[in-house]
Amino acid sequence: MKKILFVINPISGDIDKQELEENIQAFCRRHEITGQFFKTSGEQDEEKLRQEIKSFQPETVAAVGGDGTVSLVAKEIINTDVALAILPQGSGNGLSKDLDIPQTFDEALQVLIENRVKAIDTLDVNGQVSIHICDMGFNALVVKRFCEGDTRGPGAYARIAMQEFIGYTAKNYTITSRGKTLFEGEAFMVTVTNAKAFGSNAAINPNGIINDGCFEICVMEPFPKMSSIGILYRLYTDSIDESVYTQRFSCSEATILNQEDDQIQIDGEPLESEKQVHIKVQPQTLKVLLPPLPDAAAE
Ligand SMILES: Nc1ncnc2c1ncn2[C@@H]1O[C@H](COP(=O)(O)OP(=O)(O)OP(=O)(O)O)[C@@H](O)[C@H]1O
Repeated sequence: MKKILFVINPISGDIDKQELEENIQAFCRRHEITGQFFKTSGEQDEEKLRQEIKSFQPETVAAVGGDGTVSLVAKEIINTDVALAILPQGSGNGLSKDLDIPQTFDEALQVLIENRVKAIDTLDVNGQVSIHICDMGFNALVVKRFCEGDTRGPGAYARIAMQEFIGYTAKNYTITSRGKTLFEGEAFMVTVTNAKAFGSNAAINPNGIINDGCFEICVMEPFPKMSSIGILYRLYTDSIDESVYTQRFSCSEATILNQEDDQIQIDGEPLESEKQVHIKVQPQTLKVLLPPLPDAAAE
């Protein structure tokens, strides 16, 4: 029998998971899956999950939560044959959207029995794993405030973003890659990703390919407040590259120098500020379970 470990974050997305657990148990019985639950506590989950995977030896670990839960799981199974599955239950669910994983619970469960596996690139950011988006500047500050607060969900995130936007001042960055300076100056935010969009669907890197051995650095330069509507429009219509305020660099390795008081976040988790951030792509290091290709049904 196939063994799947379900890693459930009880608080993600402000969603009660009790009923989901019952649905998962019924699904496992129907499909002859040996399912086991691991509930996150927010304290030392990495170590506890490592032990759980070691003793249970699952073929798949399913993250039932948001991007933070997906990231927690990914860190433990990167560079192994264990596959990651995502049952999106967070505020944003960024990686799952990028991978076209269904956002409804029942449809996402079906992916567990489709057996379509793809190896995706991950990023090493100062020794930490990033599987979706790492950024510095404005969004990282919003993520920090969001994590400090006690309200979750997309509404809370949007409210904090509006509050912080009013008084936000751009920071200085120097970006180099392979001995060449790519950018030097002020930026509103600097995003490092090989995915396409944030969990909010704002497409910061609309042409990103998740397994091409490269990542993109998207620099959003300071812009007049009155241009913010236009930038938002571009972010939600896959046309951010047409904005005069953005620049994009494709790299396999890069270093970003920033200000000491700047914020940095990786996959929705704020980190201690670091003045020098070194990023390196780790090609095809994470196996993920995906839904069938759209034309597979027609074959
Ligand atoms: N039982 C728990 N109690 C409190 N916090 C928890 C618990 N389990 C996990 N956490 C915290 O939840 C955060 C991760 O949440 P996650 O990213 O999965 O959901 P989200 O923030 O609602 O969604 P998204 O990342 O998609 O916006 C981590 O900071 C982790 O420490």
